Amino acid sequence: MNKVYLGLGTNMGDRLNYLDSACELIQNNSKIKVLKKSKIYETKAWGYTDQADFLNMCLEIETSLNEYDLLEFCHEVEQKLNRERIIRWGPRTIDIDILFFNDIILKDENLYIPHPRISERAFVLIPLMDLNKKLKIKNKTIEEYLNSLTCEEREQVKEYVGDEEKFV
Ligand SMILES: Nc1ncnc2c1ncn2[C@@H]1O[C@H](COP(=O)(O)OP(=O)(O)OP(=O)(O)O)[C@@H](O)[C@H]1O
Ligand SMILES: Nc1nc2c(c(=O)[nH]1)N=C(CO)CN2
Repeated sequence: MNKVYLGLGTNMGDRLNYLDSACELIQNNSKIKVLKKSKIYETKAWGYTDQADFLNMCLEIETSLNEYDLLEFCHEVEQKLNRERIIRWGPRTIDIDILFFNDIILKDENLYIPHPRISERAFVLIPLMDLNKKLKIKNKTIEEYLNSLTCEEREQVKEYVGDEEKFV
């Protein structure tokens, strides 16, 4: 069995419903077992900033799928949830990234593992910390990467508690 961490993000329509639907589709795959879910965070858009706030979360899963079949399955879920690829880093109903896959390092044209932008993204590092603080990229823990981000970057990620917001 492969131990995998997935990152989920959404900033269009009924965001909570898109996260729930994505989790349900992932859980319903007989080759995947969801071991843990992070909390949900409301996050300021990163990269392309002129767009609505996101909801982000991460999942720890176990799967018999290999990394390429898992990527294909993630794309199927995105398609089912009406994901369109228009602007790079632009608005989306759902985005599913493979963050870690066991401890493999893969630099393929279509698949980069660990996901190449984890260390810069508080919206990924903070939910990953809910799941496993010991995860490492190039000998540095995700906690160390998070500590090297600015306060401003970390403050752009708040625990989502419905209509109210709570600082993490
Ligand atoms: N670890 C990975 N997880 C998911 N997709 C990946 C990964 N590595 C490479 N890709 C490739 O990236 C392509 C573009 O993905 P996508 O449109 O979701 O990018 P994005 O979410 O806009 O940007 P980012 O990759 O910075 O999160 C996918 O078709 C996939 O082949
Ligand atoms: N806050 C936040 N910003 C983003 C996100 C995301 O999921 N959350 N996804 C992006 C493309 O992968 C680009 N920017």
